[in-house]
Amino acid sequence: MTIENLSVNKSFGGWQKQYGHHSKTLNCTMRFAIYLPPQASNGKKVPVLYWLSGLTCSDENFMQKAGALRIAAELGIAIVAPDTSPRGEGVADDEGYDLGQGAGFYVNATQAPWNRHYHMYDYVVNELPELIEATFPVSQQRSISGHSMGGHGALTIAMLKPERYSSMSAFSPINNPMTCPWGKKAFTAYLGKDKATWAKHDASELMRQATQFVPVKVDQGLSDDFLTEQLKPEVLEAAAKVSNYPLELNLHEGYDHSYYFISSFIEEHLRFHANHLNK
Ligand SMILES: N[C@@H](CCC(=O)N[C@@H](CS)C(=O)NCC(=O)O)C(=O)O
Repeated sequence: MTIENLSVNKSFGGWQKQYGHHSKTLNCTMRFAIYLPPQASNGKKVPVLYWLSGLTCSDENFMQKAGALRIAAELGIAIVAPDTSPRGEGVADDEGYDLGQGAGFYVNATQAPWNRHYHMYDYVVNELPELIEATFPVSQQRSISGHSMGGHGALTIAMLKPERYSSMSAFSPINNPMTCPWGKKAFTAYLGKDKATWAKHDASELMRQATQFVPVKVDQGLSDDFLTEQLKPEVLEAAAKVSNYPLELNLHEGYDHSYYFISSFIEEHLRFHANHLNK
């Protein structure tokens, strides 16, 4: 397992780094970012929050714009931000910003041409944590969070693998991809036409049927341009009522879909995850 260090920046007493590595799962070279808090320099293993970004993002958006590192340094949490899809010249792509590179949707594609590289579910659940835990001073305590497409990824991954995550959270997640334009386009391309397969990657479907609960917090801005057509938090809320899932859903007047919203509430999410990671 060789990985290449691409950048290093000291921040709040810890280290923000980018690495490149060959991913067996995705069959291409991938980049990820990791923030190691000061506590990780003292020979202590720190817990990890995985952050999954939204459409058009790379490993950089969250680290540069969310304002998370000061709080991660205080709480002693590492943050890992993978890219949002496989990348490279030989990797299938689409002209739209919502399919192909930058839009992996955290599923394992079964349909050509996407099935050669687009296995972001396996990458995030298996290969990346194995690499992180073998390389850095981190424990096997994991939480997961994300934004928009990455919010969908965080909620679905934690509900599919509840034993692997202490807590999950999301900003402006795509709550019901089976019924919204972004989700229908991506799921048709990556997973084919079978709606039963789609349902296995739909946060609302998973929440409705859940019997095992992961602590969860979701925040949504009410001036988000994507709210009604793409995000549908009311569907997740209704699903939680069916299974009695203890969903904390916070709706915020005036906030939009951007990192200005995320940076306003990221501290609450990090403290929420820290409480569950340190149990
Ligand atoms: N309409 C936008 C959709 C993309 C978008 O809003 N992306 C969000 C995630 S869904 C984001 O985080 N963008 C990058 C950023 O703000 O740094 C576009 O055409 O690019």
